[in-house]
Amino acid sequence: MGRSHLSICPYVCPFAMLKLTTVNSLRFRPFGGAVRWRSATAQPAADTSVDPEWENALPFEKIPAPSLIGFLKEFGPFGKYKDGNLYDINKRLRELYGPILRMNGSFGREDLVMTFVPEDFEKVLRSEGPWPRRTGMDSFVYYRKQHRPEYFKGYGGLLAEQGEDWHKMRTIVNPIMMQPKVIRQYVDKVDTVAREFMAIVHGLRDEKQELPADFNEWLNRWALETMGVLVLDARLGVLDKDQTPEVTHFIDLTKEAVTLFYQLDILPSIWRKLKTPAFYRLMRALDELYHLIAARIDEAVIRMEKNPSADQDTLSILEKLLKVDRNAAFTMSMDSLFAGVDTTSSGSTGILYCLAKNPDKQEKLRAELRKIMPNKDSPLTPDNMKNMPYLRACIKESLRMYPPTSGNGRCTGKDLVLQGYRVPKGILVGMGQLVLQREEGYFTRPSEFMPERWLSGEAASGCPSAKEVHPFIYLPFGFGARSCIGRRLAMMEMEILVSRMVRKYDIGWNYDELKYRATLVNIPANDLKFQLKEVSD
Ligand code: HEM
Repeated sequence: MGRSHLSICPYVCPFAMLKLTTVNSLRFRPFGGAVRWRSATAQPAADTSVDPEWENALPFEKIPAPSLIGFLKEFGPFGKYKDGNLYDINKRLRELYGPILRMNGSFGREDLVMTFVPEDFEKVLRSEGPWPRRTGMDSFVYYRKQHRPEYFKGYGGLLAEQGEDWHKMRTIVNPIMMQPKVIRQYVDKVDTVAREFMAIVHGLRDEKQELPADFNEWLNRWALETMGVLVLDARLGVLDKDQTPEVTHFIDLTKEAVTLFYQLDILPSIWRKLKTPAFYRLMRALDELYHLIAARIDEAVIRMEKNPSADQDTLSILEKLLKVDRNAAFTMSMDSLFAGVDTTSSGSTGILYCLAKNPDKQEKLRAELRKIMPNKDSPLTPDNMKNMPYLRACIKESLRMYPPTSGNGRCTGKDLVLQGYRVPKGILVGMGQLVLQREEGYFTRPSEFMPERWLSGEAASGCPSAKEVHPFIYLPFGFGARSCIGRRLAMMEMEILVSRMVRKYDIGWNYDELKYRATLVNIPANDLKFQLKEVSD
C-alpha cells in the first residue's frame, strides 16, 4: 500500500472515528492481576464467508486517492477550504474524488477509506462482528498503554480499547449506564443542575436580552457539571461564579487535552515517529487530569465507605462501577468526561438554534411542555418526562441537521467489496453521513427543520417521513454493540435542559446562520448570542 501521500482524517470525531494506531502489539493485563481473562473468554466465531464480489473486484490501491499536491491545493494553508468545516470538506472531497476515496496513511497512521454510499455503511456495519473495531485516538491509547500503564492497570477504556478487552469493559458498563432504570434515577439530580444553570443564564442576558458571545463556554460548563453528577457523584463547581483555582485549572486542562488530541490525532502530525512539543504537552495535561479525577474518585470511595448505600438498586453509576473494580470506575469516569461534555453541549446548541430559527415549532413544543410543566419551574420527573414526543422529535431532527459528531467509522470485520473495490479486513472506513443527512435524495426537504418527520400518524401531519430514509444514514449515536454508551444519559440531559429553556423563554436568533467548525467534535463557530425573552405564563 502506498504511503507517500498526505494523510488527514477529513471526517473526524473523537469517538465516532478516532482514526489511528493499531495496538495489537501492546500486551497488557486487563485487571492488573496475574490472571488474563483473554485466556478464559472464547473468541467469538468470526464471519469467514467470502464476499461474492471479491474475485472480480478492483484492487484496494485503485480506489481514488488525493495526491499531496491536490490535497494541499484545496485544503492546505492557502487552499480555498483551509477554514472549511467538515461538512464543506466532505462535500468537496466527494466532488473531487467521487463516492469512495482513500486517504493514505503516513507517519504511522492507518489508511482510511471514506465512502458516501449508504449501502456501504450498511455493509461495513453489518459485518463488524461481535467485537467491532473503531480505531483512532492513538495519543489516548499511547497515554494509557505505554506512557502510564501503571495508572490504568490494563483498562484501556471503551474509547480506546479493541477486541476482547473492549468487550469485557462494555459488558461491565452496559447494564450500569444503559439501563432506563438507572437513567431515571438521575432525572432529579440532572434537573437540579439545569435549574441552577437557568438562574445563571437569566443573569447573563444583556439589555437586548441576548446571551453573551461566550455562551458556548457556559453550555460546556453545564455539560461538565452534569457529567460530574452522573459519573463522579460530585458537584465539580464549574458553574460557580467564584471558581477555585483548582476548578479553573480543571476546565483549562480538559480544553487543552481536547485541542491537543485534535492536533495530534486528526491533523497530520509526526508524533508517532518523533515526539513533538504538543505530544509532551498532552501527556502532561493527561497526567494532571488523571490526578484531579483520581482525587474525586478517592473522595467518592471514602464517602461511600462512610455511608454505604443500603439499597443495592439505587446505587449510583460510580458506586456500581466501584463494586466491580476501582480501575473500571476510574477509566469509565474519565472517558465520560472526554466523550460526554462537548458532544452534549454541541447537541444542545443545535437544538436551541433550530428552535430559535423556527418559532412555530418552538411554540408547538412549548404547548407540549406546558402540559407537563404547568409553571415555568415545575419539576421534571421520570414519569412526566415519558410524555414528550414532540421534544424527542425536535432533538432527533436537530441531531440530523447539526450532529455533534461527523459520521461513523468502523474497521472492516472481513474482506469486503465496496463500490467494486476490494477493502481488506481491518481497514478503517469513514462514513459520510454528515453530508447525506442534509441532502435531497436522502431526506426530503433536508434544509427544513421538520420534527414531524420523526413522528407517525396524525402527528406527522402530511410531512415526509424519516422512516422512508435508508436506515444507515442517520446514526447520531452510532450503531450496534459499539454505539454510544452515554446516549440515554445524553438524551436525558438534553431533554431536561431544552425543556427548561423553552418553557421559560421565547428563544430567538438575530445573526448569521449557525456554522460548526472542525475539532474532535463539531462545535459552533459563531457567537451563541441567543435572545431570550421570558414568556409570560
Ligand atoms: C449528544 C451527545 C452524544 C453524541 C452525539 C455521541 C455520539 C457518539 C458516537 C457517534 C459514538 C460512536 C459510536 C459507534 O462507533 O458506533 C459514541 C461513542 C461513545 N460515547 Fe457518545 N455521544 C454523546 C454523548 C455521550 C455521553 C454523555 C457519554 C458519557 C456519559 C458518551 C460516551 C461515549 C463512549 C464511552 C463511547 C465509546 C463507546 C464504545 O466504543 O463502546 N457519549 N458517542
